[in-house]
Amino acid sequence: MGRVTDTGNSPAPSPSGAPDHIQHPRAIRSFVRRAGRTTIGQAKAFEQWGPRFLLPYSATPLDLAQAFGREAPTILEIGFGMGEATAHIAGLMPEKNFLCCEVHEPGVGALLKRIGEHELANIRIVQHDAVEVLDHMLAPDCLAGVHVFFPDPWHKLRHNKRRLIQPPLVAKLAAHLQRGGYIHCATDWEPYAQQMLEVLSAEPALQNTTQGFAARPDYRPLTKFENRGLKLGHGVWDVVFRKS
Ligand SMILES: C[S@@+](CC[C@H](N)C(=O)[O-])C[C@H]1O[C@@H](n2cnc3c(N)ncnc32)[C@H](O)[C@@H]1O
Repeated sequence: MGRVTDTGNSPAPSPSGAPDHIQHPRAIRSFVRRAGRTTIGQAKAFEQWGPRFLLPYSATPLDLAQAFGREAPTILEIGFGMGEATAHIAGLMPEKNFLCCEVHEPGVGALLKRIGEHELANIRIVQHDAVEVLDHMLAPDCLAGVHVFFPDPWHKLRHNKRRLIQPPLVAKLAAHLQRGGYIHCATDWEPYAQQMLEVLSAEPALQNTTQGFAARPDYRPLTKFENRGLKLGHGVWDVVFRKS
């Protein structure tokens, strides 16, 4: 195993004798906090819509019915970026709740702005690491679906370990899904698409809804970014697995 810290300081040993940094290595994160300017429009959206649609991260279980003001099937979205697909899908499916996690502040502002513009009542945003949200805020069997669209591909081999779709996270997602619930991932990076297929196929609680890759489900819009890639001849791969 590689070094966990670079500080050169030796942490005090824990009662078991092992240094704490060995027992509790810093979790590998799937994101880096990108710099990015929040626009005036996004800042206004934070002010206007934040109090109603942002849920604070807290290491305590979230009451979904209370958070959304109703009981409805809940879809978790991990890493919504600027929220283009999120707002589109939430508009198509007013009968579902969308719990959406993103760490990038301008993205959160952009989705709040879309919520205001399209009067979307069925989205709640947690501006925090989705892995911690899963671990601490969500109960087992509480989700009807999970969307992970174009997660950071972490192209370089030495960064592959930062990818979201890996066995431990997929096991966690499966445990949070209700029976009949689904995981839908999409990527434009073929090696990651193969990894998604392999990792999801290896999770015993999940079954592929089709042979191999899925056709893009109608609800997932072609975003500007994806359209541009397709025009350049790049591929896009969807995978949809279900918990039986
Ligand atoms: C490449 S972008 C794709 C955004 C969007 N889904 C789309 O299709 O355009 C990936 C996003 O995932 C976010 N992200 C990565 N890991 C995350 C995590 N653990 N929790 C929440 N957001 C995360 C990043 O901040 C980034 O905005």
